[in-house]
Amino acid sequence: MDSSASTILMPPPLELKDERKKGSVVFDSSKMQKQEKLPTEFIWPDADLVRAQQELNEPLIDLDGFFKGDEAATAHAAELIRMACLNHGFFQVTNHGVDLDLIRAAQEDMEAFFKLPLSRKLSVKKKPGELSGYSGAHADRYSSKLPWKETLSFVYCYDSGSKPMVADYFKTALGEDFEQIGWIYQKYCDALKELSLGIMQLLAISLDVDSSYYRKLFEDGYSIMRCNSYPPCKEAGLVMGTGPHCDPVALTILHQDQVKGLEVFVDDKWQSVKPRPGALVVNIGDTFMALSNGKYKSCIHRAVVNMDKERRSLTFFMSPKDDKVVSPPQELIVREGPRKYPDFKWSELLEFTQKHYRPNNDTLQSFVEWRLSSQTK
Ligand SMILES: C=C1C[C@]23C[C@H]1CC[C@H]2[C@]1(C)CCC[C@@](C)(C(=O)O)[C@H]1[C@@H]3C(=O)O
Ligand SMILES: O=C(O)CCC(=O)C(=O)O
Ligand SMILES: [Fe+2]
Repeated sequence: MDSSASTILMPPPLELKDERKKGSVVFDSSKMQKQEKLPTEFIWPDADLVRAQQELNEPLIDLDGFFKGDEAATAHAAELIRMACLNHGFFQVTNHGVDLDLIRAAQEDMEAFFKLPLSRKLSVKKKPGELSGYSGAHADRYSSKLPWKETLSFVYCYDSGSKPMVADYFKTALGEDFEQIGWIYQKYCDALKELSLGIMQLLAISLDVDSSYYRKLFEDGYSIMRCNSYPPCKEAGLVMGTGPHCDPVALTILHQDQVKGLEVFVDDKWQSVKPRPGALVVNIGDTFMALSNGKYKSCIHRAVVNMDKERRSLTFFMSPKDDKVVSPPQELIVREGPRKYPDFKWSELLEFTQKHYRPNNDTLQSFVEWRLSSQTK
């Protein structure tokens, strides 16, 4: 895996060396598919374009017994999670407590937004430094290797109590005609909060540490919720929906439609994650890798696009509150040896990914080195 090709330490805000300028491309999904010539900004290096040849053998974990307090079922679920996280950090869950009709509505309701005219989508364009809003191929952030996707992101705070911040975002940003859809995503985030906190308990049990340690760390955390739309592309073999990366967050809970596209880099080859109706895909990210003192792996993954079919996914990116110190439980350090990563705040890593560094497969290590070099200046 040629990581150098995808490691871009964002230059300080000097004149860009690259003749292409950020923001010179407008990703109009309704027109892009009909375009004769693929803009070069969307073409990825050959090293990133190797196709997947097999399916990932991640566990499908039934959470019914865990949620009912069954000790044997909980231990079994934790063991499956442990095996997956020692290897690639991906697993799928069923009987996850998220209503299947709600998942279906959240998946289908993306259509109402992504089919809007570009001008309407740009009316909620994500501003630099903000987490909420619309992005077309991140064309205002990057000048090459642009992802072939549109995204709508919004924030969900775990301790927002009765304040329906997601419903409020949709109504305020998109107006009355999106009020009902806003409530679907509000309820979806409410449900995924409970699931994500339950998974934090299972992760603690799987690491044989205090079962409440991680749950407590995230009880006042937040999620970046993101709707992803990957239009079909005639040159699907030259573009990337989402390029190779590890998620910088602690945990990602993803729902994908039945169009394959999510792939994980395991045993030196790309392996596709099988879409399973009603199941949710879970993967740990860089922040949890640090919280496990490097015992569990945050794994490189990507999303490829399809020549004929549009692909949509919902990604719920779980993070601790900005000022929370990311530090593994002491009992893990005592048992498993020296610290692999220094303490850091999630806000520091987030800012690194938003202002200085394009997330890839080496984000956490690059962040640690960058922070060290900034401290020694
Ligand atoms: C903290 C985050 C940054 C990204 C969204 C969340 C978790 C995943 C990150 C991302 C998807 C990794 C691939 C690159 C990225 C730029 C993207 O394709 O969207 C990343 C997100 C982002 O920086 O907006
Ligand atoms: O859309 C997908 O299947 C994966 C997207 C992803 O990995 C991400 O947004 O971090
Ligand atoms: Fe990801």
